[in-house]
Amino acid sequence: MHIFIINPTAGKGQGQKVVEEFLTSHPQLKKRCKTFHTKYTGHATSLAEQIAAMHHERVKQLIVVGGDGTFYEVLNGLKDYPKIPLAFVPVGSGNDLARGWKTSLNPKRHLNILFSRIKGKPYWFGTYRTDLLAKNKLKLFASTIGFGFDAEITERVNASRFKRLLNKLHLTFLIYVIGILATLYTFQTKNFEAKIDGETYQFEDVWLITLSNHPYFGGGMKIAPNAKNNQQHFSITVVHNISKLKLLLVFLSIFIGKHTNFKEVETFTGSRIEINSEKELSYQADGVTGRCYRCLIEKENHSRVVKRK
Ligand SMILES: Nc1ncnc2c1ncn2[C@@H]1O[C@H](COP(=O)(O)OP(=O)(O)OP(=O)(O)O)[C@@H](O)[C@H]1O
Repeated sequence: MHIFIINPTAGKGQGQKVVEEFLTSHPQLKKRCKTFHTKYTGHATSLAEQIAAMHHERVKQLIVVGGDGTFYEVLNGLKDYPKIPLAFVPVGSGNDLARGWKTSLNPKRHLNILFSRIKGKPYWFGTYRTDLLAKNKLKLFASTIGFGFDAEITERVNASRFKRLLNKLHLTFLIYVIGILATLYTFQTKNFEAKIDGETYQFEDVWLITLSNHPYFGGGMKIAPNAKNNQQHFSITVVHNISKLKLLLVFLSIFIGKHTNFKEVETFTGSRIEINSEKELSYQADGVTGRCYRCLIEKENHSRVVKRK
């Protein structure tokens, strides 16, 4: 059985139509496919949990039709079901995961590929637990987890009343530009400690620290240009001790992956990273935001099968 979980509100709201048209033009597949639609934030997690509990042995692929946030929700519903093959049809506004997986950003074309020639490949997801408290459950992420500036931009963009309107007008980039400029004005840097594979670093005046499973974040910015998904490590980017004006230059150069030439940008690799801060930090995991003082980030201890090139 092929399962679709569709977020009808992601991006320009085209997910449902894309799947309906695909199944209408492939009537032979209809009997083997089941579609589910999300109705509210967090619904994709409970849907995925229920589907996996009832049908995990029969699921050939679980296809997420939405944005990175929907994929994150589904992934977290499948925590206990690592054997279910995952696929992603990008209809969101950022679509960084699709870029990282080298998936076609054309949803119709990608659907055809998913049902014909594409095979499953192993992918190593990340895990994180905030404040290291038992009540804060371990969560999974597919693309990046970031602390600081990027997380505050994401909070602002997600809260914006104009996000859907600008998506529909093909002006998604504008909401990010507004988000960057507004956050640049209000942001306060923080000091924190990062333990990377047992080695302790003290970072001062930090704008952001981002851990990546693939190069992209923020809707196509190459934050970790050399990142390759593997079992051994995340690619880590730290931006600190930099003036606001220069930070703007760094941000522009992220689009072409040249920011790592700035001396204020440090890069590391590591598989077990602990972040500690005296002040509360904003974080974003695949665009889903939260606040914490501490966070432990590790690779999941097994790979999962994802259908990508
Ligand atoms: N029926 C619904 N109504 C309102 N919100 C929903 C509904 N279903 C899901 N959501 C929420 O929509 C939010 C946005 O989804 P998602 O992140 O997939 O799309 P996006 O923001 O357009 O894309 P991207 O993350 O790639 O930029 C998620 O937080 C999700 O929980």
